[in-house]
Amino acid sequence: MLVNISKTRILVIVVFLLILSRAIYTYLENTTVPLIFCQPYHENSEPVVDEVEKRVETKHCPHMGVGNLKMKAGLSYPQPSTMIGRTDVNSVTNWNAPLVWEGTFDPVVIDDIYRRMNPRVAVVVLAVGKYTRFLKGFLESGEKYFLVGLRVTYYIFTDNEQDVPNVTLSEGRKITILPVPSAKRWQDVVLSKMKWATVTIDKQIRNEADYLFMMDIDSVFYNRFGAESLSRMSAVLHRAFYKTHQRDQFPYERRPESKAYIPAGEGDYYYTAAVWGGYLEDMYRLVKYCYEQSEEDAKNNIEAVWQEESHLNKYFLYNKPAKVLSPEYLWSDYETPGSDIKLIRISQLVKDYAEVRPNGGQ
Ligand SMILES: CC(=O)N[C@H]1[C@@H](OP(=O)(O)OP(=O)(O)OC[C@H]2O[C@@H](n3ccc(=O)[nH]c3=O)[C@H](O)[C@@H]2O)O[C@H](CO)[C@H](O)[C@@H]1O
Ligand SMILES: [Mn+2]
Repeated sequence: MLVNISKTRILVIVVFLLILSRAIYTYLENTTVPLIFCQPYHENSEPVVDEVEKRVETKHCPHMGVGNLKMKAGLSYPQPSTMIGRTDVNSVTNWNAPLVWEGTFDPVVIDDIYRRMNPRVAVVVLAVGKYTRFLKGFLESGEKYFLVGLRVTYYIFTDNEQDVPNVTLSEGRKITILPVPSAKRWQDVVLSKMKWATVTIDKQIRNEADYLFMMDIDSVFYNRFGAESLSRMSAVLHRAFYKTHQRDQFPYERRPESKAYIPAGEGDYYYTAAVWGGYLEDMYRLVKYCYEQSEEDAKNNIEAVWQEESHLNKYFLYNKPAKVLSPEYLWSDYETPGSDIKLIRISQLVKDYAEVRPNGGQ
Protein backbone atom coordinates (compact mmCIF):
# COMPACT_ATOMS: atom_id res chain seq x y z
CA MET A 1 0.00 0.00 0.00
CA LEU A 2 2.62 2.45 1.18
CA VAL A 3 4.67 1.82 -1.86
CA ASN A 4 1.68 2.89 -3.92
CA ILE A 5 1.68 6.40 -2.46
CA SER A 6 3.86 8.33 -4.78
CA LYS A 7 6.71 10.52 -3.59
CA THR A 8 5.01 13.52 -5.16
CA ARG A 9 1.91 12.95 -3.06
CA ILE A 10 3.95 12.80 0.16
CA LEU A 11 5.73 15.99 -0.84
CA VAL A 12 2.41 17.73 -1.49
CA ILE A 13 1.08 16.70 1.94
CA VAL A 14 4.24 17.88 3.72
CA VAL A 15 4.16 21.25 1.94
CA PHE A 16 0.45 21.61 2.76
CA LEU A 17 1.07 20.90 6.45
CA LEU A 18 3.93 23.40 6.53
CA ILE A 19 1.77 26.13 5.00
CA LEU A 20 -1.08 25.33 7.39
CA SER A 21 1.07 25.50 10.53
CA ARG A 22 2.65 28.75 9.35
CA ALA A 23 -0.85 30.22 8.80
CA ILE A 24 -1.99 29.17 12.30
CA TYR A 25 1.16 30.62 13.83
CA THR A 26 0.71 33.95 12.01
CA TYR A 27 -2.94 34.10 13.04
CA LEU A 28 -2.18 33.53 16.71
CA GLU A 29 0.64 36.05 16.61
CA ASN A 30 -1.62 38.77 15.20
CA THR A 31 -4.73 37.98 17.14
CA THR A 32 -5.85 40.83 19.42
CA VAL A 33 -6.34 38.54 22.40
CA PRO A 34 -2.86 37.65 23.56
CA LEU A 35 -2.24 34.16 24.80
CA ILE A 36 -1.07 34.54 28.37
CA PHE A 37 0.58 31.70 30.13
CA CYS A 38 1.30 31.98 33.80
CA GLN A 39 5.00 31.80 34.33
CA PRO A 40 5.97 29.08 36.73
CA TYR A 41 6.48 30.45 40.19
CA HIS A 42 10.07 30.42 41.42
CA GLU A 43 10.63 31.17 45.03
CA ASN A 44 13.03 34.03 45.53
CA SER A 45 12.54 34.79 41.84
CA GLU A 46 14.20 37.99 40.75
CA PRO A 47 11.78 40.87 40.36
CA VAL A 48 11.20 41.79 36.73
CA VAL A 49 11.54 45.48 35.97
CA ASP A 50 8.71 46.74 33.82
CA GLU A 51 10.47 48.93 31.28
CA VAL A 52 7.49 51.14 30.49
CA GLU A 53 6.22 51.78 34.00
CA LYS A 54 9.64 51.58 35.65
CA ARG A 55 7.78 49.65 38.29
CA VAL A 56 9.25 46.62 39.94
CA GLU A 57 7.04 43.61 40.11
CA THR A 58 7.42 39.89 40.43
CA LYS A 59 5.65 38.28 37.52
CA HIS A 60 4.08 35.07 38.61
CA CYS A 61 0.67 33.55 39.17
CA PRO A 62 -0.13 33.71 42.85
CA HIS A 63 -1.93 30.39 42.96
CA MET A 64 1.09 28.55 41.58
CA GLY A 65 3.37 29.85 44.31
CA VAL A 66 0.79 29.53 47.03
CA GLY A 67 0.50 25.80 46.43
CA ASN A 68 4.14 25.36 47.33
CA LEU A 69 4.21 24.95 51.07
CA LYS A 70 7.97 24.64 51.14
CA MET A 71 9.95 24.83 54.33
CA LYS A 72 13.69 25.05 54.79
CA ALA A 73 15.62 22.04 56.04
CA GLY A 74 16.86 22.19 59.59
CA LEU A 75 14.15 24.52 60.92
CA SER A 76 13.68 23.93 64.63
CA TYR A 77 10.16 23.63 66.05
CA PRO A 78 8.20 21.26 68.33
CA GLN A 79 6.90 18.10 66.69
CA PRO A 80 3.23 18.51 65.70
CA SER A 81 0.86 16.08 67.38
CA THR A 82 -2.00 14.12 65.86
CA MET A 83 -3.53 13.66 69.32
CA ILE A 84 -3.06 16.91 71.17
CA GLY A 85 -4.50 20.22 70.07
CA ARG A 86 -7.24 22.67 70.99
CA THR A 87 -10.19 20.77 72.44
CA ASP A 88 -12.22 23.72 73.72
CA VAL A 89 -13.02 24.96 70.21
CA ASN A 90 -13.73 23.42 66.84
CA SER A 91 -10.82 23.93 64.48
CA VAL A 92 -12.35 22.57 61.30
CA THR A 93 -15.56 23.45 59.43
CA ASN A 94 -18.00 20.87 58.10
CA TRP A 95 -16.60 21.47 54.61
CA ASN A 96 -13.19 20.59 55.95
CA ALA A 97 -11.65 24.04 55.96
CA PRO A 98 -9.35 25.09 58.81
CA LEU A 99 -10.92 27.22 61.52
CA VAL A 100 -7.95 29.17 62.80
CA TRP A 101 -7.42 29.83 66.51
CA GLU A 102 -4.32 30.51 68.56
CA GLY A 103 -2.77 27.12 69.22
CA THR A 104 -3.81 25.56 65.91
CA PHE A 105 -0.67 26.58 64.02
CA ASP A 106 3.02 27.05 64.66
CA PRO A 107 4.13 30.58 63.72
CA VAL A 108 7.70 29.40 63.15
CA VAL A 109 6.57 26.96 60.45
CA ILE A 110 4.00 29.34 58.93
CA ASP A 111 6.44 32.24 58.76
CA ASP A 112 9.17 30.20 57.13
CA ILE A 113 6.77 28.92 54.47
CA TYR A 114 5.27 32.31 53.63
CA ARG A 115 8.43 34.39 53.81
CA ARG A 116 9.93 32.07 51.18
CA MET A 117 6.79 32.49 49.11
CA ASN A 118 7.15 36.26 49.52
CA PRO A 119 3.65 37.28 48.36
CA ARG A 120 2.59 40.86 47.79
CA VAL A 121 -0.38 41.77 49.96
CA ALA A 122 -2.76 44.67 49.32
CA VAL A 123 -4.86 46.11 52.14
CA VAL A 124 -7.82 48.24 51.10
CA VAL A 125 -9.20 50.66 53.69
CA LEU A 126 -11.53 53.63 53.49
CA ALA A 127 -10.94 56.73 55.60
CA VAL A 128 -13.64 59.17 54.61
CA GLY A 129 -14.75 62.17 56.69
CA LYS A 130 -13.75 61.93 60.33
CA TYR A 131 -12.53 58.36 59.93
CA THR A 132 -9.06 59.64 58.97
CA ARG A 133 -8.44 59.91 62.71
CA PHE A 134 -8.15 56.11 62.85
CA LEU A 135 -5.36 55.89 60.27
CA LYS A 136 -2.43 56.50 62.61
CA GLY A 137 -3.35 53.78 65.11
CA PHE A 138 -4.22 51.32 62.37
CA LEU A 139 -1.01 51.83 60.40
CA GLU A 140 1.36 52.03 63.35
CA SER A 141 -0.03 48.89 64.97
CA GLY A 142 -0.22 47.20 61.55
CA GLU A 143 3.50 47.70 61.13
CA LYS A 144 4.06 45.98 64.47
CA TYR A 145 1.74 43.03 64.02
CA PHE A 146 0.24 42.63 60.54
CA LEU A 147 2.00 40.15 58.25
CA VAL A 148 5.38 41.21 59.60
CA GLY A 149 8.17 40.32 57.19
CA LEU A 150 5.89 40.26 54.14
CA ARG A 151 5.37 42.90 51.46
CA VAL A 152 2.27 44.98 52.20
CA THR A 153 0.74 47.97 50.43
CA TYR A 154 -1.97 49.92 52.25
CA TYR A 155 -4.38 51.42 49.71
CA ILE A 156 -6.04 54.29 51.54
CA PHE A 157 -9.18 55.70 49.94
CA THR A 158 -9.84 59.11 51.41
CA ASP A 159 -11.52 62.45 50.77
CA ASN A 160 -8.82 64.17 52.81
CA GLU A 161 -5.27 63.42 51.72
CA GLN A 162 -3.69 65.93 54.10
CA ASP A 163 -4.98 63.95 57.05
CA VAL A 164 -3.09 60.80 56.10
CA PRO A 165 -0.37 60.59 58.78
CA ASN A 166 3.28 60.12 58.04
CA VAL A 167 3.93 56.68 59.45
CA THR A 168 7.32 54.98 59.17
CA LEU A 169 6.89 51.69 57.36
CA SER A 170 9.14 48.66 57.34
CA GLU A 171 11.05 47.62 54.25
CA GLY A 172 8.91 46.32 51.40
CA ARG A 173 5.82 48.09 52.70
CA LYS A 174 4.18 51.22 51.38
CA ILE A 175 1.11 53.43 51.31
CA THR A 176 -0.85 54.39 48.22
CA ILE A 177 -3.39 57.18 48.65
CA LEU A 178 -6.44 57.24 46.40
CA PRO A 179 -8.79 60.22 46.43
CA VAL A 180 -12.55 59.59 46.68
CA PRO A 181 -15.41 62.05 47.13
CA SER A 182 -17.02 62.78 50.50
CA ALA A 183 -20.43 61.36 51.30
CA LYS A 184 -23.50 62.44 53.24
CA ARG A 185 -24.53 59.01 54.52
CA TRP A 186 -22.21 56.50 56.21
CA GLN A 187 -24.15 53.74 54.46
CA ASP A 188 -23.05 55.24 51.13
CA VAL A 189 -19.43 55.33 52.25
CA VAL A 190 -19.55 51.70 53.29
CA LEU A 191 -21.13 50.60 50.02
CA SER A 192 -18.85 52.81 47.93
CA LYS A 193 -15.93 50.79 49.30
CA MET A 194 -16.98 47.95 47.00
CA LYS A 195 -17.14 50.26 44.01
CA TRP A 196 -13.76 51.93 44.60
CA ALA A 197 -12.13 48.62 45.31
CA THR A 198 -13.54 47.06 42.10
CA VAL A 199 -12.40 49.97 39.96
CA THR A 200 -8.95 50.18 41.55
CA ILE A 201 -8.24 46.45 41.46
CA ASP A 202 -9.02 46.60 37.74
CA LYS A 203 -6.84 49.63 37.13
CA GLN A 204 -3.94 49.14 39.48
CA ILE A 205 -3.94 46.63 42.31
CA ARG A 206 -4.15 43.60 40.00
CA ASN A 207 -0.61 44.38 38.82
CA GLU A 208 0.74 44.98 42.27
CA ALA A 209 -0.60 42.25 44.57
CA ASP A 210 -1.14 38.52 44.97
CA TYR A 211 -3.43 38.76 48.00
CA LEU A 212 -5.96 41.35 49.03
CA PHE A 213 -7.52 42.20 52.37
CA MET A 214 -10.53 44.44 52.87
CA MET A 215 -10.51 46.01 56.33
CA ASP A 216 -12.35 48.53 58.49
CA ILE A 217 -10.12 51.44 59.48
CA ASP A 218 -11.53 51.91 63.00
CA SER A 219 -9.37 49.07 64.28
CA VAL A 220 -6.06 48.51 66.04
CA PHE A 221 -3.76 45.47 65.97
CA TYR A 222 -2.82 44.15 69.41
CA ASN A 223 -1.04 40.91 68.51
CA ARG A 224 0.31 38.89 65.64
CA PHE A 225 -2.01 38.78 62.61
CA GLY A 226 0.19 36.56 60.50
CA ALA A 227 0.38 34.51 57.34
CA GLU A 228 -1.77 31.79 58.94
CA SER A 229 -4.63 34.09 57.87
CA LEU A 230 -3.82 33.71 54.18
CA SER A 231 -5.76 31.41 51.85
CA ARG A 232 -7.70 31.52 48.59
CA MET A 233 -10.53 33.06 50.60
CA SER A 234 -10.50 33.73 54.34
CA ALA A 235 -13.56 34.91 56.27
CA VAL A 236 -13.70 36.02 59.90
CA LEU A 237 -16.38 34.94 62.38
CA HIS A 238 -18.28 37.95 63.73
CA ARG A 239 -17.49 38.08 67.44
CA ALA A 240 -21.11 38.80 68.41
CA PHE A 241 -22.64 35.69 66.84
CA TYR A 242 -20.05 32.92 66.91
CA LYS A 243 -20.84 31.02 70.07
CA THR A 244 -24.42 30.65 71.08
CA HIS A 245 -26.57 31.97 68.24
CA GLN A 246 -28.80 29.72 66.20
CA ARG A 247 -28.52 30.32 62.47
CA ASP A 248 -32.00 31.84 62.35
CA GLN A 249 -30.86 34.50 64.82
CA PHE A 250 -28.02 35.67 62.56
CA PRO A 251 -28.61 39.19 61.22
CA TYR A 252 -28.70 37.93 57.63
CA GLU A 253 -30.85 39.84 55.14
CA ARG A 254 -34.30 38.27 55.50
CA ARG A 255 -36.30 40.21 52.92
CA PRO A 256 -36.66 38.20 49.69
CA GLU A 257 -36.69 41.47 47.73
CA SER A 258 -32.99 42.00 48.46
CA LYS A 259 -30.23 40.25 46.55
CA ALA A 260 -28.65 39.41 49.91
CA TYR A 261 -31.66 37.34 51.00
CA ILE A 262 -30.95 34.16 52.94
CA PRO A 263 -34.01 32.07 53.81
CA ALA A 264 -34.66 30.84 57.34
CA GLY A 265 -33.14 27.46 58.06
CA GLU A 266 -29.99 28.18 56.04
CA GLY A 267 -26.57 29.44 57.06
CA ASP A 268 -23.25 28.28 58.50
CA TYR A 269 -21.80 31.21 60.41
CA TYR A 270 -22.16 34.97 60.52
CA TYR A 271 -19.05 36.62 59.10
CA THR A 272 -17.88 40.19 59.60
CA ALA A 273 -17.23 42.50 56.67
CA ALA A 274 -14.59 44.36 58.63
CA VAL A 275 -11.82 41.86 57.78
CA TRP A 276 -11.76 39.49 54.81
CA GLY A 277 -9.04 38.49 52.43
CA GLY A 278 -7.80 36.06 49.82
CA TYR A 279 -6.16 35.64 46.45
CA LEU A 280 -6.39 38.80 44.42
CA GLU A 281 -8.63 37.41 41.66
CA ASP A 282 -10.98 35.59 44.04
CA MET A 283 -11.31 38.75 46.09
CA TYR A 284 -11.91 40.77 42.94
CA ARG A 285 -14.82 38.50 42.02
CA LEU A 286 -16.30 38.84 45.48
CA VAL A 287 -15.81 42.60 45.84
CA LYS A 288 -17.39 43.06 42.41
CA TYR A 289 -20.23 40.73 43.39
CA CYS A 290 -20.97 42.84 46.50
CA TYR A 291 -20.85 45.99 44.41
CA GLU A 292 -23.16 44.66 41.70
CA GLN A 293 -25.60 43.09 44.14
CA SER A 294 -25.91 46.33 46.09
CA GLU A 295 -26.39 48.25 42.83
CA GLU A 296 -29.22 45.86 41.93
CA ASP A 297 -30.74 46.42 45.34
CA ALA A 298 -30.49 50.19 44.89
CA LYS A 299 -32.35 49.91 41.57
CA ASN A 300 -35.10 48.11 43.45
CA ASN A 301 -35.11 50.72 46.22
CA ILE A 302 -33.79 48.40 48.85
CA GLU A 303 -30.56 48.42 50.87
CA ALA A 304 -29.40 45.22 52.55
CA VAL A 305 -29.71 45.35 56.32
CA TRP A 306 -25.92 45.35 56.90
CA GLN A 307 -24.87 46.67 53.49
CA GLU A 308 -21.90 44.78 52.00
CA GLU A 309 -21.76 42.49 55.03
CA SER A 310 -25.15 41.03 54.05
CA HIS A 311 -24.03 40.34 50.47
CA LEU A 312 -20.78 38.89 51.75
CA ASN A 313 -22.62 36.49 54.04
CA LYS A 314 -24.80 35.29 51.23
CA TYR A 315 -21.78 34.70 49.00
CA PHE A 316 -19.92 32.74 51.69
CA LEU A 317 -22.93 30.56 52.35
CA TYR A 318 -22.92 29.25 48.77
CA ASN A 319 -19.20 29.71 48.03
CA LYS A 320 -17.50 28.35 51.12
CA PRO A 321 -14.38 30.15 52.28
CA ALA A 322 -11.14 28.16 52.18
CA LYS A 323 -10.27 29.25 55.73
CA VAL A 324 -12.41 30.55 58.56
CA LEU A 325 -10.64 32.80 61.03
CA SER A 326 -11.79 32.89 64.65
CA PRO A 327 -12.93 36.19 66.22
CA GLU A 328 -9.30 36.67 67.32
CA TYR A 329 -9.03 38.15 63.82
CA LEU A 330 -11.55 40.85 64.66
CA TRP A 331 -12.59 41.50 68.19
CA SER A 332 -14.11 44.69 69.62
CA ASP A 333 -12.95 46.94 72.43
CA TYR A 334 -16.58 47.02 73.55
CA GLU A 335 -16.34 43.44 74.86
CA THR A 336 -14.12 41.32 77.06
CA PRO A 337 -13.53 37.91 75.45
CA GLY A 338 -14.12 34.53 77.08
CA SER A 339 -11.38 31.97 77.73
CA ASP A 340 -11.68 30.56 74.19
CA ILE A 341 -10.08 33.75 72.84
CA LYS A 342 -6.45 33.35 73.89
CA LEU A 343 -5.41 36.61 72.33
CA ILE A 344 -6.94 39.48 70.39
CA ARG A 345 -5.10 40.13 67.15
CA ILE A 346 -7.07 43.12 65.95
CA SER A 347 -9.96 44.95 67.53
CA GLN A 348 -12.59 47.50 66.58
CA LEU A 349 -12.21 50.68 68.62
CA VAL A 350 -14.87 52.19 70.81
CA LYS A 351 -16.26 55.16 68.92
CA ASP A 352 -19.03 57.68 69.24
CA TYR A 353 -21.07 56.66 66.21
CA ALA A 354 -23.19 59.82 66.25
CA GLU A 355 -20.11 62.05 66.37
CA VAL A 356 -17.91 60.30 63.83
CA ARG A 357 -20.44 59.48 61.10
CA PRO A 358 -21.68 62.17 58.70
CA ASN A 359 -25.33 61.31 59.35
CA GLY A 360 -24.87 60.08 62.92
CA GLY A 361 -26.60 56.92 63.93
CA GLN A 362 -25.70 53.46 65.11
C1 LIG B 1 -17.27 44.68 62.97
C2 LIG B 1 -18.18 44.74 61.81
O1 LIG B 1 -18.91 43.83 61.55
N1 LIG B 1 -18.11 45.84 61.08
C3 LIG B 1 -19.12 46.14 60.08
C4 LIG B 1 -20.02 47.16 60.71
O2 LIG B 1 -19.06 48.12 61.07
P1 LIG B 1 -19.06 49.40 61.92
O3 LIG B 1 -20.33 49.58 62.65
O4 LIG B 1 -17.81 49.37 62.70
O5 LIG B 1 -18.98 50.41 60.69
P2 LIG B 1 -17.94 51.57 60.49
O6 LIG B 1 -18.53 52.82 61.04
O7 LIG B 1 -16.61 51.18 60.98
O8 LIG B 1 -17.91 51.66 58.89
C5 LIG B 1 -17.18 50.71 58.12
C6 LIG B 1 -15.92 51.34 57.49
O9 LIG B 1 -16.30 52.27 56.47
C7 LIG B 1 -15.42 53.37 56.47
N2 LIG B 1 -16.17 54.61 56.78
C8 LIG B 1 -17.44 54.57 57.26
C9 LIG B 1 -18.15 55.73 57.48
C10 LIG B 1 -17.55 56.98 57.23
O10 LIG B 1 -18.11 58.05 57.41
N3 LIG B 1 -16.27 56.98 56.75
C11 LIG B 1 -15.56 55.84 56.53
O11 LIG B 1 -14.40 55.91 56.11
C12 LIG B 1 -14.33 53.09 57.49
O12 LIG B 1 -13.28 52.39 56.85
C13 LIG B 1 -15.06 52.19 58.44
O13 LIG B 1 -14.17 51.41 59.23
O14 LIG B 1 -21.02 47.55 59.81
C14 LIG B 1 -20.53 48.12 58.57
C15 LIG B 1 -21.71 48.54 57.72
O15 LIG B 1 -22.63 47.56 57.53
C16 LIG B 1 -19.60 47.15 57.84
O16 LIG B 1 -20.26 46.00 57.39
C17 LIG B 1 -18.49 46.77 58.81
O17 LIG B 1 -17.58 45.90 58.20
MN1 LIG C 1 -15.83 49.44 61.94
